[in-house]
Amino acid sequence: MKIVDVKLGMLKVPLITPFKTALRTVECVEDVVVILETDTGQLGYGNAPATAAITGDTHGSVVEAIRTIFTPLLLGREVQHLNRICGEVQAALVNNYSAKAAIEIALYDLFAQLHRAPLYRILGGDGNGLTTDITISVDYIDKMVADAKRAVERGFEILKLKVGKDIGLDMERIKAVYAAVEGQARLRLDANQGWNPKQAVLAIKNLEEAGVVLELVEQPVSARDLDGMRYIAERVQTPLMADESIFGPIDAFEVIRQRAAEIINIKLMKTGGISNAIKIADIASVYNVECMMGCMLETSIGVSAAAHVAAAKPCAVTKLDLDVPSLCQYDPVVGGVTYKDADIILSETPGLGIERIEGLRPLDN
Ligand SMILES: C[C@H](N)C(=O)N[C@@H](CCC(=O)O)C(=O)O
Ligand SMILES: [Mg+2]
Repeated sequence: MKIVDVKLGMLKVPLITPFKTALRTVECVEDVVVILETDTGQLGYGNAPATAAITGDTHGSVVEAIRTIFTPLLLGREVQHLNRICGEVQAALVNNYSAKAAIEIALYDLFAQLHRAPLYRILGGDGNGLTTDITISVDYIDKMVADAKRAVERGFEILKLKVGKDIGLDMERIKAVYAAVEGQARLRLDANQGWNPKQAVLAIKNLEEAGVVLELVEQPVSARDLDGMRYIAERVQTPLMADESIFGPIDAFEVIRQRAAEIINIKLMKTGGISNAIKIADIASVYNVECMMGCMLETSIGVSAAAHVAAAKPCAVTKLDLDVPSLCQYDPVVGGVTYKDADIILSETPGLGIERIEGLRPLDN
């Protein structure tokens, strides 16, 4: 099975309610979509969102990297040489993790199709019991409480509250949502780097003393401030999770070595795709560290890929934040993962199981 064409398109999906974090506000999901075509007529799908505030990647940088660097590297290559090609993709340029992720997702999709099995089985997974949380955007207290209650009504038992805008107000937000859903849902916090270390210690201790039970606090301080992360981790009971602090395997190793967090959030758009995501999960397993499989605000192409990888690493990946399809008004990706409330059901069709994409706007090559 040889790659004979690389096609690009844009896919935009409106959200049910704006997605608001300490870093950005967005009204819709918009991805660059890559389609790898083979001489056997098979298609491999990959995607890349523009999460410039986190990865530095824009739609323009993704398209340019794929057109000028990856397309010449891929044309004529045999899909069975997956690991060699992924190694070359990672080495071909620095950074540009979302573009690399798009290419790797499409390559793994094709590789699993070549072997006529769903991706998670090719990676050694069993696909049992995938359950995601859902994100509650940072907002007015009443709106967050209403969104949290609606999420519980929809069947979600884990809520990830976005905070990090104003720590005083954040405390009120967290306490109000906790009171509204206590006994019905567990809470995770994600400050998206919005606090400083001393503030974070005071805030988390205050919540602990007030009896607000939190499953974890994600990326309370600046991505580069591993000293700050460790300062917090040493002073609070609630587990910390590193998100923006960890892109690749070396970052994961460093966070573990410095004891800067107890949990790692793996996202394909930070790792540059599936090969490094697997390495991080394996490093975490070696050190007995738990991982979450997360995602950016991206279409269900990447979310499907992340779900397949999570299913393949059940001992390392114990938590999922793969909620974007539940945040969107509809899913234009036919096939791939399906959702039943918080439960994720993987497709048994070979590869990612994507049949077609509706509303894809082709980009001229
Ligand atoms: C979408 C997911 N629940 C999430 O919150 N992901 C990121 C932010 C993604 C983005 O800004 O696109 C996170 O910080 O965990
Ligand atoms: Mg996060």
